[in-house]
Parts: sequence; structure tokens; C-alpha cells
Amino acid sequence: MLMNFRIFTVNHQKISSLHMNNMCCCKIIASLKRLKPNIPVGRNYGSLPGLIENDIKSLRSIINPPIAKIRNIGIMAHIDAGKTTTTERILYYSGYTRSLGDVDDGDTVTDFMAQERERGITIQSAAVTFDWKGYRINLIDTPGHVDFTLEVERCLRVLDGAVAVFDASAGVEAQTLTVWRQADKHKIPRICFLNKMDKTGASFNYSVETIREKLKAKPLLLQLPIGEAKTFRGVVDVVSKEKLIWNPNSDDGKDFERKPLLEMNDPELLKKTIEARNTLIEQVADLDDEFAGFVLEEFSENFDSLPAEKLQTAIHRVTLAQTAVPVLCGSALKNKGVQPLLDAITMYLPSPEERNYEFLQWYKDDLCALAFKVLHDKQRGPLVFMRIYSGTIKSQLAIHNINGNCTERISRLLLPFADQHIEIPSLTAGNIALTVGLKRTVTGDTIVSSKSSALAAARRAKREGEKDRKNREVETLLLAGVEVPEPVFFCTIEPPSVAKQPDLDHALKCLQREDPSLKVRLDPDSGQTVLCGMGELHIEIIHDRIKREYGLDTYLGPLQVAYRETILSAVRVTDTLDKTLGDKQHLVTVDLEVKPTQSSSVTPVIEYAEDISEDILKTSQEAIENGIHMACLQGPLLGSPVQDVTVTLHSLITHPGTSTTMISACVSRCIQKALKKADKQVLEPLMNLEVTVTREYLSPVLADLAQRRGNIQEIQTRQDNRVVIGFVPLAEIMGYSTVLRTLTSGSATFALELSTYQAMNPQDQRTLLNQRSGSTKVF
Ligand SMILES: Nc1nc2c(ncn2[C@@H]2O[C@H](COP(=O)(O)OP(=O)(O)OP(=O)(O)O)[C@@H](O)[C@H]2O)c(=O)[nH]1
Repeated sequence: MLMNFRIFTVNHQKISSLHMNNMCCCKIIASLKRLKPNIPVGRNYGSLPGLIENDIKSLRSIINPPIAKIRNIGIMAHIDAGKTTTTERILYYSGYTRSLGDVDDGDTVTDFMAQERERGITIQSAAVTFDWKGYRINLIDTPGHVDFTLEVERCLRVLDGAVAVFDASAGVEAQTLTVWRQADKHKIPRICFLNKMDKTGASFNYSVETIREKLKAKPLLLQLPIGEAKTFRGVVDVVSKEKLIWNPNSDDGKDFERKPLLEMNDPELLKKTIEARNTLIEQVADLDDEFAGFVLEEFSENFDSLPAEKLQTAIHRVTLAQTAVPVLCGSALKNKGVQPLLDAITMYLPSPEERNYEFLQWYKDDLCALAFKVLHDKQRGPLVFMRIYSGTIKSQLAIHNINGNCTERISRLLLPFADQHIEIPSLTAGNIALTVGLKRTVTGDTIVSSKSSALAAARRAKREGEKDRKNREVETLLLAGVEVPEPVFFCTIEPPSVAKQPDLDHALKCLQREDPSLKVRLDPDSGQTVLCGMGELHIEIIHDRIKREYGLDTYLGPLQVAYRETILSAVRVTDTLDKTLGDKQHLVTVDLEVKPTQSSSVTPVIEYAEDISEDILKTSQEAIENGIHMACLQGPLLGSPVQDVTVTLHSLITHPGTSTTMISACVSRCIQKALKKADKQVLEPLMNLEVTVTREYLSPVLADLAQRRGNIQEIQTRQDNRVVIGFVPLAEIMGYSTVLRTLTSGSATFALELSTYQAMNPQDQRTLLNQRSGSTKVF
């Protein structure tokens, strides 16, 4: 559905037509109606609420605002901490939506995929653009479920700042640690928002303590809560010594009062605030020399009269330097504390030009952008989300994809508004754009204006890289794409009929472009298609999307754990392949050795003996290494990838005219022979497990984990809860959410993350191999 709009001028550029485009609105309204017949579809996704009549003014600044006024922000957190609810409030207060969405009712803007609405979780991140007090905020909602950490990572790398949302009754949780580490890796300045201050058990002090202890971060308390749990009413702004109280009769939290704290009205609160402010000033002065000098010169005797703006500027610098994190609090659900959070985003998090992206010097004013997300739209084909680092993106522009080494054309350029998009002619550095027409670009690709500009940048980078090791790291981070973790689960997938196999292949190809953590392979024995994913939920969602988005009712085989194999002894083997094809003889003799090594990787270490000549390497190295990699993909015990292996090639003799395919085949067969002869071991995925459970259910949870070969490391006390931390083999924890729900009447939560691959004990290994072979044979 396209609606043409009147002609108007934006930033001196004439936009001949402005298309309001409602990509998935029909689907969403339909799914809302189907899911919750009594939800008023009052959000009216079909008509871009408010935007058309009232916010054209805002659109003027949407297109290419000054870079200093842009904030590219992500929200990250543990599952269920309240990211989506906080995002909804942000969108509402910024005037972007007209009514408050509710995760529990399934009508939020950013969770626009039907599954997300049903499950109340965020799976795919959606970028949303809006304005707040003259600032342009591009907000990317990131998922919290551990199965989707790749989504989080992919989004983090394009952010200039992030808000970490915490459940104030739980403080730092397992997944918070993971995303915090990811943000550290990408050096992203953060602010913390202690959400759910209204919840029973909420504790500001406890949460701050966990930030200090578990995240090893220095919290800067910019606010203090007024009341906690049921009594939570508002916050004190420590910097300005004001109290912010929300009107209890206001339905949407828009009505709140900001008043200076006065001795006669709030003596206790004022005293506490002054103490907190003095501590804050000392902390910031310790971390920022410029501010320390200023304080010493003018205010060493009287912190009280230090102007709030000076303190704010110093907090901004400290946040940017990531030597401390500002902490705010509130309750998104009860509509308290979100407007000050928005102020803090604009005040403390950096603009794109403040981030020190060193690679920018290689591109200067040339285009450099990163494709961080691909979505498939039935009508328009692939939509690629891009972060523009330098230069300008225009519609009808030909771009060069460095990773794909290809050139293609952008047909149209859109501004992303969750599931709604606005067509624009061009977009400059610092912004997030959505492009139509790029068919070969996948998530993680770097986009530049031309091949020659890429080469020029590479030359500069090389020169710089030689001078400075740090630059090389930045280059690797930016240009190497997203690190995709190995999938831990797999299952077969079948189309409803053989005739539908091409449709299934197409669907899987599209889904893989969107989601690099989904792997698809063909089982060489059965010829079946195999899906490999990051968790049960991940595979379930893919199955669901194939049905909903591609209309295919597929059958999933039983979910299986992705084991690995290794060898425990060294073996040397010789093999000869002698084949005549037509009138050509292919003759290869290979002599090689496999031996165990400690690399924790499925990529074999490859060594060449001294006898291997330069000539052989020149003509056959690629074929040899292909053969080695192929053979190591399927171990002799379970057909699983083989890890921790070093392969040494001692000799390779070929008859003239032997094809490289035959060399690969012979090397591969020789390795398989060697692996079969060696002492073998199955490795199973071992998961870090964290279960949060009330005291009364602790014993049944522990007893159950003992039966699952769980290894408990620690039981922590968190308020009234106990947090069980340990390891458990993945095979034992399938379907755990249902079991845990039953055991604890739904009161416990858990988080799982791959720790490592560990050797199975002989008895468990025997049982597994017998199960797989359907026999009682002893290996
Ligand atoms: N008491 C209370 N509950 C909240 C608050 N914010 C969110 N919730 C509830 O917490 C649950 C999770 O909220 P979401 O906003 O979906 O959390 P999320 O972090 O986006 O969850 P994922 O997308 O699944 O990671 C929902 O039931 C919300 O209603 C809050 O401030 N106070």
C-alpha cells in the first residue's frame, strides 16, 4: 500500500514524492486480530499514527540532521528485563506512537514479527528512528534470549552508545554479563537503567552493587529512587538536585512534576541527594582531569554551587571514555523514569562523530557503510539495514560490496520506522538507512562507493596498520563480518512434498541471508536437508517462519545435539587413488599423519613435511587443504565435525595430468582412514547454566540437575531467590523450560550458554553410539 504525499522541501532538497510505506501492516493487523480478538487495533499500524499530520516538521530533521545531533543507540539486557516495554515508552513519549504498546497484550511496535508478538519476546532487532528535543535517535532493539546473541552482536557493532536495562529486583543476570562483554568488545559507551523499580523485591542499592561487583564497572548514580517496589513514585535528579514525581492519576506517565529539592519540604531527601552529588563529583573528578582542575580551582570548598551543566559535560566525557557508567532508574511498565532516560541518552551518549572510528581516515569522505541486517520483503525483495560511517548513500547509487567483491545498485532508500518505512533520496554519515535493490549483500558486509575507493582505503589501512597494531584490530572488527558461533542443535527438515523442495531451498536461502547463525546442510547419506541452529527456540522460530512467511508446512525431525569428535592417538597412513576417466589416468599417492592437538577448533592445523616441494604447494595446496577440511567435517564415530587435529602431509605423488579434484578426494579418503584407525573420543557441548529459583523450590531443582549430569559450582543468594550456577551437558537439558516450569510452578527462570566441548565419559559415549547405530555394538 503506497500513498503519495505532497511535494515539500527538506534541508534545501526537493523531494518529489514522499512514500509512506506500510510494509507488513496488513499481516500485523491480521495477526493481532487472530491472536487477541479483543485487542483494539488502536495502534493503527496502517496509518502511521500521528506522523502524517503532525510530524512532517519532525521529518525535516529526520533527513540528514547535523551529525552532532544524532544518537545511534541500542537497548541491551537479560531476557524479560523490560527492553521492549522501555522502547515502547520511549516511542510514545517521543510522539512516534500515539498509544502505549504492551508486551503482554502483544501490540508493540518494535516486536513486529508475529512470533514475537505471540511469545512476548524480541527475536529480530528492528531499527526505529525518532526525535527527542531536537536530537535524532536511531534506536535498535536487540533481543535478549541467548539463542539470539548473534543478533545482539550484529547490532552492537553499529551503535555509538547503548542503554543497559536491568530488572531492579534481580540486578545483573547471566545474559546481562554476556551482552556487557559484547559491548566491551565493541567499545560501546553505556548508561544503565534500573527498570522495574515498582516490582516487589526491587532494590536500587542491590542492583548498583551487582553492577560494581559482577560487571566490574564504576556506577555513577545520577538518580536516586523515591520509594521502592509498591511505594516507588519518582526519582531524584542528583545532578540538578530536583525531584521528579509522576502524577499517580496520569494514565500514560506524561504528567510529571520537576521541582527543586527544598530544605523545608524534603530535608532528608535533600541531605541524601547532596551526599550523593558530592560523591558523584568526587568520582567524576577522579576520572576526568579537566573536570578535576575546574573543581579544584573554583569549587573545592563548595561542591554545592557547582553548575549542573559542568558536571553533565564531564559525565559525558567519562561515559565516552568508558571509565564509568551513569545509572538511572524507573519503571517502564508504570510509566515512570523514561523521559529522564531519553534526556540522558542525548546528554551522555556520544554522537557518531565523537566515536573514534579510526578506519574513517582510510575512507575520508568516500562512502563506507556496514550492512548489519537483511530482511526479506515479499514485494520488494531483500531490504538491507545499513549504518553509514562516512559519505552519502543515495537511491539509484551503484555500490561496491567489499566482502562479496561485487558491485550492485541501490534502487530505493528508506528510513526505517519499525515495520513502516519512508522513502528518501539520500542519507549522510552517522545515520541508519534501509536500502532496496541489493540482492547479493548479506549481513556483515562492508559497502563502499567503488572498487577503486576500497583499494585506496586498503592501501591507506595497510600503511597505517604497519605503523600501529591497534588499527589492524579495528580493521578486523569492521571488515571481517560477524563472528558466527558454531550451532549446537540440528534437525532434519522436509518439505510437504518432493515438488516443494525448491521452495524450501529458496526459503532457507533467504532466511540464511538474514540470519548467519542458521546453518543449512545436506546429509550426504540420506540426502535430507539439515537445519543447524543456536538453540531449541531458534529452530522452532525458523520452522514457524517458513510456515508463516513462505507458506510451507514442513516436517522437522527430532532435535539432535551437535556433537564433535576428536582423536587421542597419532596415526600415519598411506593411500593411493588410481582412476581412469575417459582416456585420462588420475593417479595420486598420499602419505600423511593425523595427531591430537589442543586448538578447541574444528579447523584442522595443517603442516607440510620438509620433503613437500614448493612446486607441489604451488599447484596442489588448495586441493590438499580442501580434501583435509572435507574429511574433518565428518568424523568416523557419529559423522560429526572433528576438532583438535593436526594433519601433517609427508608426501604427495601425482601422475602428470591428475586433476585437483582427484587429489582432494585421495587426501580426504586417506584422512578418513587415519581417523578410523586412531583412538577416538566423542565431545559433547557443555553449557553454562544459571537457574534463578525461590528458596522453597531449590531442593527439587538441585535434585533434578543431579540426574542431568549437572555440575553445580555455586549457589548465590539474590534477595529472596537462590541462583544456581553450574555446568550441564546440552543433551541433558533439552526441553528444560517445561520441566523447570513444572518443578517450580512456573516461578523459576534459567539461562544457558555454550561453555565448551568436553569429552564424554566412556559409558555415556557407548550408550550414545549404541543409540545412534541402533545396536548394542561396543566401539
Ligand atoms: N513490574 C514491572 N514489570 C515490567 C516492567 N517493565 C516490563 N515489565 C514486564 O516484564 C515482562 C518482560 O518485559 P519485556 O519488555 O518484554 O522485556 P524484554 O526485555 O523486551 O524481553 P525480551 O524481548 O524477551 O528479551 C513483561 O511481562 C512486562 O510487562 C516494569 O517496569 N515493572
